[in-house]
Amino acid sequence: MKHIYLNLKRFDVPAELGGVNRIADIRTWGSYIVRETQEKLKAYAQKDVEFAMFFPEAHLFSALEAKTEGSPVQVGCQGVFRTDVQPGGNFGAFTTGRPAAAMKAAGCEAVIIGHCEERNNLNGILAEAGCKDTNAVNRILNQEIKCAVAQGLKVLYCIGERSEEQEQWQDVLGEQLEIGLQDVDKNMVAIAYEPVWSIGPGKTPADKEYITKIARFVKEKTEGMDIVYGGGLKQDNAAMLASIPEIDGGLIALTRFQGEIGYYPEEYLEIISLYMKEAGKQED
Ligand SMILES: O=C[C@H](O)COP(=O)(O)O
Repeated sequence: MKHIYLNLKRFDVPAELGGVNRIADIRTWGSYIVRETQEKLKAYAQKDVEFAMFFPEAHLFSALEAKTEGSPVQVGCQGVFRTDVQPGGNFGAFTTGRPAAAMKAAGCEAVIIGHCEERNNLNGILAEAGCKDTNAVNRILNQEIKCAVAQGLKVLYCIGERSEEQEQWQDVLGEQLEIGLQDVDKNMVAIAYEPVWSIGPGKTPADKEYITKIARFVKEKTEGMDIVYGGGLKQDNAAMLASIPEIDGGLIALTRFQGEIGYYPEEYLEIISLYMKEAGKQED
């Protein structure tokens, strides 16, 4: 089965404030994203592919309310706190935190954990505190994954090496996998590989050979866990990614990289169509 994830980052911010949202009023943006995609996504058999969308917290309820009967859209959130509300334990004293229990109660089915933007944030906080332990972030993410899984949320766990880590990619990815997934039920988790060095304008995208090498490494290290490309999946690379047997899907974020950059539902659907068409050919 293929997995197509959508990370909506903070694509809700209007263009006049510096964001990329030109498609809907911020108050109805979550429902717009779901309404504009769910009927077309029904064209794909649910046994062949699943679709999860990770929304900023403010948009979860409107996204969930927009789901219709039989909608293939799984609504997810963008991270959970590293500790949780517990019966007889902490009752919810987590100001600014996003406990997994709250996300479960809201109706979320999935969560993205360890995205490079989350890793950057955690690294920044640890650097302010003078922490030089490179695995501290992996340990925090492991706590978050455990909280999510304990609440029954499916996890997309992101890993990836930065440019200064490229020569040690095996050590870096190996530790991210080993520590991040320690004592975790792997049936609830898929891996997203983000080559951080190749993401962003002016960067050289990772090629098929490189992505295949990493996917094989991840499968070997994790006894065959599903891995998607998180670098991300876009029109330019959809057919190439679908032609790699070890890659089980992709993580889409921006759909347009030039002009009025941003996320546009019709372009998201086009990326999926390109990917699934090629994936279908591979199976024939
Ligand atoms: O979440 C996905 C990755 O950060 C890639 O994002 P992007 O395709 O918008 O550059």
